[in-house]
Amino acid sequence: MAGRKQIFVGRFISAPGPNDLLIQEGAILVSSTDGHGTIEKTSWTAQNNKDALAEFNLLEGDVDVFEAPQNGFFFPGFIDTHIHAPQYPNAGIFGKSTLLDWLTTYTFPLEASIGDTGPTAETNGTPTSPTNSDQPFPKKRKLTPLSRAHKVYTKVIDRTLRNGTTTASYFATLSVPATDLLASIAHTRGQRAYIGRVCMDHPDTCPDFYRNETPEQTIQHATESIEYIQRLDPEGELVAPIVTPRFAPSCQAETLARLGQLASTRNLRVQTHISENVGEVELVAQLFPQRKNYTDVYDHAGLLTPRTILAHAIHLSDDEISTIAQRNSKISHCPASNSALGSGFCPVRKLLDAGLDVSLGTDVSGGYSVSILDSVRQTCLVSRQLGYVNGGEKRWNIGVTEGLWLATVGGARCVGMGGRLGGFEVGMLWDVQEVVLDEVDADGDDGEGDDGKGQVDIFGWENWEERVDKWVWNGDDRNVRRVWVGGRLVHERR
Ligand SMILES: Nc1nc2[nH]cnc2c(=O)[nH]1
Ligand SMILES: [Zn+2]
Repeated sequence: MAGRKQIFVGRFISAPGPNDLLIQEGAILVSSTDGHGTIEKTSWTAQNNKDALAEFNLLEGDVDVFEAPQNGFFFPGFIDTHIHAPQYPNAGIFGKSTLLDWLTTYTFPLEASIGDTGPTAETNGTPTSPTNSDQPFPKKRKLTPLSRAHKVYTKVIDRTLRNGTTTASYFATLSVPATDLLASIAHTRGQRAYIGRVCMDHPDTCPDFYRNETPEQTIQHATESIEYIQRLDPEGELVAPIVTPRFAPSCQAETLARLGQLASTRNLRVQTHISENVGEVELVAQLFPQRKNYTDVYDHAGLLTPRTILAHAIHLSDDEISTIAQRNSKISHCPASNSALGSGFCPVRKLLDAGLDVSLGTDVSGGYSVSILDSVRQTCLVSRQLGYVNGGEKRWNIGVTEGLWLATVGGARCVGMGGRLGGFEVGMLWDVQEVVLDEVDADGDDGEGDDGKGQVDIFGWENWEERVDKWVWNGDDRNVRRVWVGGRLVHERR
């Protein structure tokens, strides 16, 4: 609530370092005097509401008090550094495809149906997948492309929030009005969001029904959307635009260069894909023969900056990793998508050892799940497969704490919010989820005979490190009781 102070009392768990799971008990005072809901004070001695009021020198009527239950804790909100909002209806629909055929078969038709681009703007009937190609998007009443965007974007924001995602970096579609709508919905719902109007105009690689005609048109549409989003949130604290060339193969060289200039002159974030699939890497070599490698295509266009998020980064050479490290560009690791589309294993340990900032993305709908908690567990699993294929070396392993660190502190660094998101230090924004784990009672039932509480069963003898492990491996949105962004309550589980 803007202006009114809030006190949070209970257990606070965070992962400030890759091997550091910090478990604190006490109280936190959040002030919204700057309109942003930041942590003003912490007390690690307060044991209840009364102590907290006394510690912070406040009277009961002056503040709102939120208490986490004994079997719960506050945890920094998750940061999804790579998600495609318009692809959400296809989550789980990918058959046996791999990246390039998945794009043409499943993804471009769906994206073109969301917004005013492509033939569906008039006909309003693009199928979502080949299995239902004779049957338009199931619907009770005819939806216009923009009302379809409204339906999909409202749902994806609701789903991500209820899964504890307080910040998301979204790819939208080519459609400017639909992209603007995504920004407006995020702003209204109160999710921190970077919104990218997707740029693609290469006539040899993009379908006619879903591309811009010229670099001029691409830049004009990108600029219109950037300006709309900046009018919506002039400070760019909650919602901000992000320059989004889809990936090198979908853009003409001139377009990439002009998008690099646009990002530089307006000091904007950039997001794109890199080196996700072996066929894609070969395609880039064919399309850009004058460039050394995939990374060099972006570097030459001025798109590798400290504000750039590169998704996937699976098949990079050592030389490319070193260029990305020099440019201080960031990585979004999307393990669920990489496994679903058979793209490969991202060598996260190698990227971290090279000094890169790494974060997690769901990459919906290459990834089948909107949950970053799911990305944490997939990160752990994929790291073990990498250890196996590298002779059983344990150094590849990412554990639960490191996964949670990537999902919070890593995400914050990758979206340029390092030190402001991802923890419970004074000055940080209150972007937080309250997690509750159900305790099994003496009869082996859950507390109140309610089976809607998720599938993490706490027997009472586990320590808090073990409870966090159990949450990561079996938790879901049923364990997320409340979510705040910038001190504003944006989700409450009923
Ligand atoms: N995973 C994924 N990779 C891409 N490369 C280009 N576009 C996409 C996309 O939409 N998803
Ligand atoms: Zn993607």
